[in-house]
Formats: sequence, structure tokens, C-alpha cells
Amino acid sequence: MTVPEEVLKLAEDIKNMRIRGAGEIARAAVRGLSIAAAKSEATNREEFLRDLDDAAKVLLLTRPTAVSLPNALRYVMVRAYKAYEEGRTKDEIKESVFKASDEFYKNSLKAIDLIGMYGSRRIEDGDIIMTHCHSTAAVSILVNAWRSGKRFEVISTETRPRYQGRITASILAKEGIPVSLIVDSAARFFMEHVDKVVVGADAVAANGAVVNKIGTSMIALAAHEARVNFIVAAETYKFSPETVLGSLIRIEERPADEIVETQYLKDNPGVKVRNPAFDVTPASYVDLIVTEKGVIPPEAAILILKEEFGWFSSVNLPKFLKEGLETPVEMSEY
Ligand SMILES: O=C(COP(=O)(O)O)[C@H](O)[C@H](O)COP(=O)(O)O
Repeated sequence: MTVPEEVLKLAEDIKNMRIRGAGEIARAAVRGLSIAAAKSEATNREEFLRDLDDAAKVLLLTRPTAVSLPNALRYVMVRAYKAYEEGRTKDEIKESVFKASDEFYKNSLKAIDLIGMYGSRRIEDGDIIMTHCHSTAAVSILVNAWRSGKRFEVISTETRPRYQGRITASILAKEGIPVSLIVDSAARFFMEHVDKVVVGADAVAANGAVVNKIGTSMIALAAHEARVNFIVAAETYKFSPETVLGSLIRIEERPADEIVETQYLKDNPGVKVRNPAFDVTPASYVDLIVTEKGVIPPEAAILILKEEFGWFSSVNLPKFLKEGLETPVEMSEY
């Protein structure tokens, strides 16, 4: 079968960042699987699973760094495969897809609320907090703290080249939180006044390293130098089971025209533009990771992975997920 138009549209929206942020991407992915299940015209169980596989593959290849994406697809697909192996009918497998998608969706929203609640306890009156990019989980901490009566200020980096920091600043300002927008390169300039840095994550590795928007590691370095607490807000579905087995998290590189106009590139053929979208902050620069299961030091990431996925979970990945994860995404694909 062909992948339904709505799923292709969803995949396109993720790829060109109309849907963005690791959590939103994961929620869109499970919605995509539900749509594929609903639209499937399969006449038997095998055909139905193939339809799901096709949709999952398209969704998987949209953005390579956010580990929430394969984890969300895995959550639903593992349950569909299990229903198949148990000999369930096509309609029962379909029902298992709807149920799992719905479960993942609701749990992911609940996780953001819990992170907001746990993380807000770390915020104190009078704090100056720096944040980078736009993370729903990090914003949840700040908004929760503000609503609980704590009074603090936020410094939000604009986050070149896509300016997600403007989204953060606008959400916080609407909430009544005093917020200043700064250029990314001013992060160290302001760091001496900052009490805490709070950011989100696209992925957390087994060794506690955090992958987040490009520039995060530079801010972490400045925070480390100034002895400022560096707090990461990350739902457990952003922890990468593949890293337990030594796999590296792939860093997405996006097109040059996000940084300069195409005319500039034409006028300056000798200039090569590089545009990595994420970077890796080593665990040694991270003080705390706030998850929906509680607040952990980065060194405890491995325990979260064991609890959520079991030690060698990636060995049991459905075949398409393994293949998808191994398919390199080149810049030319954008
Ligand atoms: O780096 C980004 C977004 O990058 P992009 O804009 O390129 O997707 C966010 O900090 C994380 O995804 C966490 O976000 P959330 O907490 O909302 O999942």
C-alpha cells in the first residue's frame, strides 16, 4: 500500500520543523501510526503490519537526532507486533495500535506536568535562570515555579538559526515572567549573573551525556566555569537505549540556507556553510536531569534505561527500526 497522505504530510511537517521539539515530534509520530492504522485497507494481519511498517519508516527518517521519535514508534510497534505474535485478529492488532498511541500521547503530556512539578522545586526566589532554544519540558519547570508563587527572571537565548528562543520568551512573557532575549553569543557575558541554567533534551545517552540544540554545550561550558547549576528537563522516552550498546546519537546537519540566503552562497562559491542542529554536553557539565520519574544525577541515566527498556532492548527492535536507525541521513535529503 502507499503511506496515507496525512502521514506523509505529518512527516513533511516534522522534517521542515513545522512540528518541532523532541516531545512534539514523538507525539506526532504516534498520531501518524494511528492514522496509518485507521486508513489501512489491508485484508489480512500481515498486510496490516506491512502498512504500519511503511508508515513508521517514513516517520522515522524525518529527523535523526530526537531519540523520542524511535522510542515513540517502538512503543506502539512493539505492542502491535506482540498482538500479532499472540495470534490476534487484524482488528485486534489495529485496536492495540490505537490504545498504545493514545497511552503514549497521554503519558507524554503527564510527564511534562510531572517534570514541571519536580523541577520547579529547584527554582528559588530571586533566581536568574538562563534557557536555550524552546523546550516544552524546560518551560514547564519555569511556568510551574512561577505559578507556585516563586519570583525569578529568565534570560532566553534567541537560538540561531531558527530562533526558537523567541517562542520561549514569548510564552514566558505571556505568563508574566520577566524575560530578556539575548543573542546566543552573549551567553557567557551574562553567565556571571545567572544562578541556574534550565534546558531540554533531544536525547540522553547511557553515560548521562545530553544532546540538545546547538549551542547548549557552549552554555554548559560557561555555566561550569562560573559554577552555575546546569539542569536538564527530559522525559524518560528521550533516553537512548541504543547507547547502552555503544551506538552514537546522530547529529542532524540542516541546510545552509537556514544560515545565509541562497544568493550569498551563489556570490561566494568558496564559502562552505556548516549547520549542525544539535550538540553533545558531557555528563560532567550536567548537574541534574529532571525526569517524570524524579530528579537524577546524569550518572544514573543507565538506571532509567534499565527500568524503561531492559539492558539489551535494541536487540529486540522491530527490523525496520534497526534498519532505519542505521540509514544515514545526508544533508542532500533536505
Ligand atoms: O533542541 C530542542 C528543539 O530543537 P528543534 O527546534 O530543532 O526541534 C529542544 O530543546 C528539545 O527538543 C527539547 O524540547 P521538548 O522539551 O519540547 O521536547
